[in-house]
Amino acid sequence: MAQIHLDQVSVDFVIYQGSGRSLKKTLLHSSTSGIIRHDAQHRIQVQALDKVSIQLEHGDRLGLIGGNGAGKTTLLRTIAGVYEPTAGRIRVEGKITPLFDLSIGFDGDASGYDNIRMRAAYLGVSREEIERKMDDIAAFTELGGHLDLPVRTYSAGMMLRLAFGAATAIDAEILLMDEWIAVSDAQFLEKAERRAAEFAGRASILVVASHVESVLRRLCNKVLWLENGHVVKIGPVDEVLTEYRQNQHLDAAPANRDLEPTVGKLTM
Ligand SMILES: Nc1ncnc2c1ncn2[C@@H]1O[C@H](COP(=O)(O)OP(=O)(O)OP(=O)(O)O)[C@@H](O)[C@H]1O
Repeated sequence: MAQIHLDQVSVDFVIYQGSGRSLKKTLLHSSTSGIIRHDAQHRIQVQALDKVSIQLEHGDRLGLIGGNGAGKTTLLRTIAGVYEPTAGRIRVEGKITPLFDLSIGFDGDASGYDNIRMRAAYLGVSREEIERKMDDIAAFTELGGHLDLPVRTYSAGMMLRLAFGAATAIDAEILLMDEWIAVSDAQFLEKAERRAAEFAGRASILVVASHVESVLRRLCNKVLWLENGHVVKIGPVDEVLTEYRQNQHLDAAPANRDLEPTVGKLTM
């Protein structure tokens, strides 16, 4: 059974830039982002997560909310193993599919088809299984003949279609999704949103960061509110969102935001 246990997890970033003083000034003006202090060597240190404890089991669908710089992405990346906790303990059981930083690991010289195969192999999917799913992935991406071309020739939107189609074709045990961003046309966004919801529904555990209330209500059964890297509240969706709204943090989620899918942040 998939499980995620975080016990008093903190993550600090040390800033090595020479222009530390002005950077510190900039950061200090932010109301919600991580706590800034100096370490023993007088370097600037940002505490992105501050003693975060979470226990997630099969069936948990956790939404992450909090202002800009509150620590949502850092928490997702820590669960994914991208960042090591500076303090505390983390235990994750189950295969993780991160639906963010989607294009990391793509080989620019390989074709779209070959990149799908490589992504599948990385996620432990057999060659036969991915070949069976290839038509479905190709149809979803709508990239046609471009799938035979090196991905370095793709636009950002094309890369997103490829990455998203490949990632969601393979069932996830633990699915991690970051902010919903619009980098493609409306028709694709609608399709991607449906696919993301189906994909999330099949996962054992979902953790999704979003500023959009309708997304959190549709996908989650509990919400964790972070500010300055620490947990303000965790609990049922309605309860936490109502309190969060009273603090006027949440997007009003107008009708047209309902179509914004989690499609990851492209980092090519
Ligand atoms: N690689 C890094 N180096 C230094 N500081 C970082 C790094 N990544 C994040 N931080 C800092 O950690 C804090 C939390 O950032 P994080 O990206 O996790 O916030 P977030 O809640 O995802 O924000 P947003 O909603 O704006 O995406 C911020 O103060 C940010 O400046």
